[in-house]
Amino acid sequence: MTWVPEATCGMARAGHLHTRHGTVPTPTFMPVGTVGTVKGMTMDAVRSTGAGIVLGNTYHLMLRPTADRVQKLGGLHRMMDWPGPILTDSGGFQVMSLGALRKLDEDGVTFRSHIDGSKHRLTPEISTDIQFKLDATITMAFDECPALPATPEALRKSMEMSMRWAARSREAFVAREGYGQFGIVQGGTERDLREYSIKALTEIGFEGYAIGGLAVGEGQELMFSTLDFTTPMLPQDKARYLMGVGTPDDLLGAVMRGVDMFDCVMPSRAGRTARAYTERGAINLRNARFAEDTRPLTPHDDTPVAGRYSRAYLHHLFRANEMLGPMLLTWHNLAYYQRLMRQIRAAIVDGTLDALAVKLRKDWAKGDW
Ligand SMILES: Nc1nc2cc3nc(NCCc4ccc(C(=O)O)cc4)[nH]c3cc2c(=O)[nH]1
Repeated sequence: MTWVPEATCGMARAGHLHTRHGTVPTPTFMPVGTVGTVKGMTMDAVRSTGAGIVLGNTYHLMLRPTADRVQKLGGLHRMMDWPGPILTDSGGFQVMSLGALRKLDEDGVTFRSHIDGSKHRLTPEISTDIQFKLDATITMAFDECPALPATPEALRKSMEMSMRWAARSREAFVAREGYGQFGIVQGGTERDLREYSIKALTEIGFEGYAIGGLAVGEGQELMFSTLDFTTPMLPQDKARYLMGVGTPDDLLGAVMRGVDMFDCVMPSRAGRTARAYTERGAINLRNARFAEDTRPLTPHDDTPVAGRYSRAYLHHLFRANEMLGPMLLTWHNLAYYQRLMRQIRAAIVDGTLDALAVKLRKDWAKGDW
């Protein structure tokens, strides 16, 4: 797959990802479809929000239904009825954050399933092969994402191992027209380590580059300051993907620092916990003040949700623990994230991103209507 630039505005870029499963405008936000489903959404609903590419997880899918079964079912695209591009994370991060009792060695990681305690192994080769069986459009290199805070020495050791794993992941990757593999830059918040990592990855050569090791509790300021010196060192002609990010304000700030792709569970996780994202910040629909609030979630919403259902109805659904509550609010939140990315992209193309940033931040700070 290739990324083709279209316009720039400061450090921000607008372009297109051209893949075997279709073309996606960037900057782009990828809804998280961890186990082959964007929780609570049909893929028609996901498509209706304007999403172009979704994320799947090697860790979860290898445990259930297993990569062999997904392959037997025709691959992720057919199994989940999503003809568009799918990016799959490589499993390392999920093992660190989910897998119980893991043992890390130079060759890979052994862990027990958080589902049934069964023992499993992931190595650069096994992860890359699983992603092949899933028929991932974009395959992620197998890496280690160290928890922060960590000493520079610990970050160096972890990053250097991840670079050795990146070379093995590239070796195991089956190149096909319209498919791609992304290397993952590590090095915590250390400039010299990030520089070393980028040099190692660009010498191996990938179709795109992810910035890993962030959104692990370092906070927005440290994340942005790390991006400030990291994105300028990345190849200009390849897509940049910031993993696990983030809030609407994170997305805006990271796009303005040269990031093209994002994924985060926030909008869907929030949708399941009654938290609605709007142009005026986030609101919690369980709050009693919404019990008789007949207004839509947001006057700007063009989804089937805000145009049809009142805040009072959504409040009722969450209080009654009805399935439709999380379904409608996930739909709304994902549509809000997609609308935000379309607004940001349009502003990059017409050179008005700075003005849009001022307006967005002012409105977010205003609070609910
Ligand atoms: N392979 C790989 N994958 C990653 C995924 C990540 N995801 C994050 N952050 C997710 C943060 C996150 C976690 C949970 C919630 C919520 O529950 O709402 C929101 C955000 N940082 C990440 C870093 C890496 C990385 O270096 N390598």
